[in-house]
Amino acid sequence: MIRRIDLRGVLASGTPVDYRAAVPRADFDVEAAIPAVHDICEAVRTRGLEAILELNARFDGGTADDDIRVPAATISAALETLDPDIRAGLEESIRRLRATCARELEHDVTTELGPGATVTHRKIPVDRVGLYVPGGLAPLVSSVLMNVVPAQTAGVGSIALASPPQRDHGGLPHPTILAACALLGIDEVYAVGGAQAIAMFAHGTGPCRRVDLVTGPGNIYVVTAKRILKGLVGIDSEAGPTEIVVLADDTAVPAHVAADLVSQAEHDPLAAAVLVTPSETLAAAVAAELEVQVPATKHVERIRTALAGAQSGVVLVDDLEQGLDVVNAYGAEHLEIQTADAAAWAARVRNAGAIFVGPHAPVSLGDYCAGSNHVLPTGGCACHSSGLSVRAFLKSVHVVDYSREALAEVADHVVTLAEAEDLPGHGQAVRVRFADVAADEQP
Ligand SMILES: NC(=O)c1ccc[n+]([C@@H]2O[C@H](COP(=O)([O-])OP(=O)(O)OC[C@H]3O[C@@H](n4cnc5c(N)ncnc54)[C@H](O)[C@@H]3O)[C@@H](O)[C@H]2O)c1
Ligand SMILES: N[C@H](CO)Cc1c[nH]c[nH+]1
Repeated sequence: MIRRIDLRGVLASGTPVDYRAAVPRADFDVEAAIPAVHDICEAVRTRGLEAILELNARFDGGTADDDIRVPAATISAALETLDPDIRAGLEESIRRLRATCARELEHDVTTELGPGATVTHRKIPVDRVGLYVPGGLAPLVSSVLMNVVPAQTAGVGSIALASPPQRDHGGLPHPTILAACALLGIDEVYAVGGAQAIAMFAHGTGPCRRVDLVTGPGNIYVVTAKRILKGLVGIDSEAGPTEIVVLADDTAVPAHVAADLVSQAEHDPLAAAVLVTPSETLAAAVAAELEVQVPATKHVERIRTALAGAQSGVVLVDDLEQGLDVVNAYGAEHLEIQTADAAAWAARVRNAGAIFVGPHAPVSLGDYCAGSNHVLPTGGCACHSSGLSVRAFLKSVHVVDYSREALAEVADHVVTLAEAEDLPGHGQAVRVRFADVAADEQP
């Protein structure tokens, strides 16, 4: 069901090893999806609402109703009929997210560089955001919270949200998603999914005004649209098909490791589930556990496809040091450390979307209720991008405030550096401010 990649002994040869290539990603990657998604984005740009309605009908449960904005009354009605246990779970998740977000909110920083010379790093919330909530294979109500809570904490003034229309729900997003919107006071919701939702946000289409920033997870089409439209609109990260990597040794419980791999393979046939271990015993036990656990799952075909894909595998390494090099090269969305002294190994991880430390921190805790965010970079983007947080919804701007005396203090350096760059006009813009000063006293 899951292939083995044996990296033991490769270091002994002395040839440098490309660990990122040794553990490949899914066959259907963002590059391959670009032509199809480009056509979708162009259709939305040129034909607007008409194209969205066609795409909604082709890919999702969209109806001919051209009102893609969900009525406010429908959103509040969804909360009234929400199962109380689900509501309690959402409320606890919101409480934990708000607690971390409040602490992570960054404030303005002013540095005094001399008398009368200050630079302030000012944080300004993005004016308007478009949040994407997946709803193709599963209605990810938790992604409503993961998007909305940090945006609200940052102070974003205008929040729109989109999720695919569901055939079973009259062409509306899933009712639990609408209920979560109501719980958080979000009343601008669009029944639009996939790449067309991202294009709608970026261009401003039909009833939806263009946004400044799009955030949220999604499948390969959503991620590809974010890559294509980045620049026209801001994006958080490429948060695509889910990945889990478990770095484990003999102290790990095979049934737990297997369950965690299954939990993320369940998302998408393109999901990646990888175990990295120096233990032949654990590798065999986890493979055996998968044979037992997978047939008993609800989404057995999806899980089998994900586990059998080129993106999944059990990677055998010489020791945990080599394992650490492998996981740092891979830069997984989720990294679990199930080893002795897990916190010490976790402290040495440089590239991961989120790190789950020890036996009691499965990824699914973070998916729902840890207080961390589950919108995380995939495809190796964790090497340069971060998971969603309050910071993603804030822009920062340097505010430069110098008095005449403070400018005089540094003027000679500005003039010298401007001349070194053969840009004397830059220097003159400083000199001119001191034209009234006697020539021998000029800065
Ligand atoms: N990285 C993260 O932070 C994170 C978090 C949660 C979920 N995810 C991922 O989000 C994804 C959710 O995927 P999903 O499919 O369930 O929901 P989704 O809402 O992301 O995608 C559904 C949309 O895909 C589009 N689509 C489907 N087939 C298409 C095709 N052939 N051509 C063009 N467009 C097509 C449709 O427009 C549909 O609305 C999963 O891959 C999951 O792993 C990632
Ligand atoms: N595991 C997903 C992040 O890739 C988030 C999620 C939502 N619901 C369940 N899981």
